[in-house]
Amino acid sequence: MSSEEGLSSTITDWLLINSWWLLLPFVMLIVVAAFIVAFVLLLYMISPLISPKPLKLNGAHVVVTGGSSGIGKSIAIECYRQGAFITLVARDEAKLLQAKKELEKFAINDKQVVLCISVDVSSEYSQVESVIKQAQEKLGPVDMLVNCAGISISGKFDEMEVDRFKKLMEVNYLGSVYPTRAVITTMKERRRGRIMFVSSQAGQIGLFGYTAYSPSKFALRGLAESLQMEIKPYNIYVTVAYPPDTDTPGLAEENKSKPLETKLISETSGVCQPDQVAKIIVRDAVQGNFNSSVGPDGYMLSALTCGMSPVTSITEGLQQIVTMGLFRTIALFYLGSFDSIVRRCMIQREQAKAAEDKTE
Ligand SMILES: NC(=O)C1=CN([C@@H]2O[C@H](COP(=O)(O)OP(=O)(O)OC[C@H]3O[C@@H](n4cnc5c(N)ncnc54)[C@H](OP(=O)(O)O)[C@@H]3O)[C@@H](O)[C@H]2O)C=CC1
Ligand SMILES: CCCCCCCCCCCCCCCC(=O)[C@@H](N)CO
Repeated sequence: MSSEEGLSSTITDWLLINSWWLLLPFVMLIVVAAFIVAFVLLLYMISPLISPKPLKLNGAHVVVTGGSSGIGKSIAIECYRQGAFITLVARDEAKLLQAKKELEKFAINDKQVVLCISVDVSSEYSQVESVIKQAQEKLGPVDMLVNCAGISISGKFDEMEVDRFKKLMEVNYLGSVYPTRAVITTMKERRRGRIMFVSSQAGQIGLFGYTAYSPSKFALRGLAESLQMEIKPYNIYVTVAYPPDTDTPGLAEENKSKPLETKLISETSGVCQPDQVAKIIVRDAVQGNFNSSVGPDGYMLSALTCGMSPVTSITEGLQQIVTMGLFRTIALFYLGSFDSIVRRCMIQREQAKAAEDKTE
């Protein structure tokens, strides 16, 4: 070993033994910085998970479009039972009055009022605006708006009348935009409110027969997500509900012309009762949950399709993180079974047609 080498190794040894003291402030700085960054990141992650304060329905003014029948009527009844003042909005006046009578049986005090207003929510914005004005003059500012007016038409893409695509977007999508637009300014001023959109499981998954219906329900999700980001600082919360097939006059009407494939695929999720669906939807809207789903299939679909939608509770966020991969695996089996339903129906139809041609 030369004397030079000996010197340099002595310096290294000395550094190794003694100079970590010099590094200590830097190490501490890095540790503190890491803690601060982790804390800020945690705050960012937690902040969208903080649940809003529940809305008190007792004495609140709830406007329900499509409130004269089916799910809308059940939602109105559920709110009325909890002490709300209700405005029912739909086109047919006789049906509205009938629904009002049904609601009034559930009054919990003698101050409660049910107001009926007839309007087509999809035709003219100015009409919808004046209806909401009328309702606010009589029952005060709207605390909760339930956009439930909607129609369903199913059929194969190439067999559907072309104007049906426009009709469904008008009623299901614009028919939710207009009432929302009409209530939002007052809600922002009051820094209080709930907006609900009634989409459908067919607004989370596109299915055979729903080429016109599904897009009108998917559209509501895009509207809801964008709107929620705008109005959250005003303490207004948006809920999107995704019910499965529900036993209503609307479903009975739809079933008259529903393709067999659509029926078989929809049966996967079963048929719910409107009261049961309404209870869940109202609970979620009151709590300010962005997502509202019904049944185990509904739960899986919502976790699976959560995308970049807002989260309103820590448990919901954690469940999504943990279940996503598992549910996707299950979903692949569902998709396989839907494909096989479609193939089977096609073969059966072709066989029936061939038999028919033979007999002719
Ligand atoms: N039933 C089901 O299986 C499911 C339904 N949904 C959705 O739930 C909502 C309600 O469905 P459901 O209860 O079955 O339907 P119903 O047909 O039983 O009721 C629909 C309601 O909407 C009103 N309405 C329809 N069109 C208009 C319009 N242009 N302007 C104002 N009001 C209108 C109807 O009154 P009027 O005709 O007098 O105007 C009625 O009050 C719909 O949006 C539907 O897509 C979602 C998932 C499943
Ligand atoms: C892990 C993944 C689970 C996947 C489950 C998939 C289940 C699909 C069933 C879709 C049913 C669609 C009902 C539409 C109801 C409707 O809107 C009309 N009836 C309106 O009248």
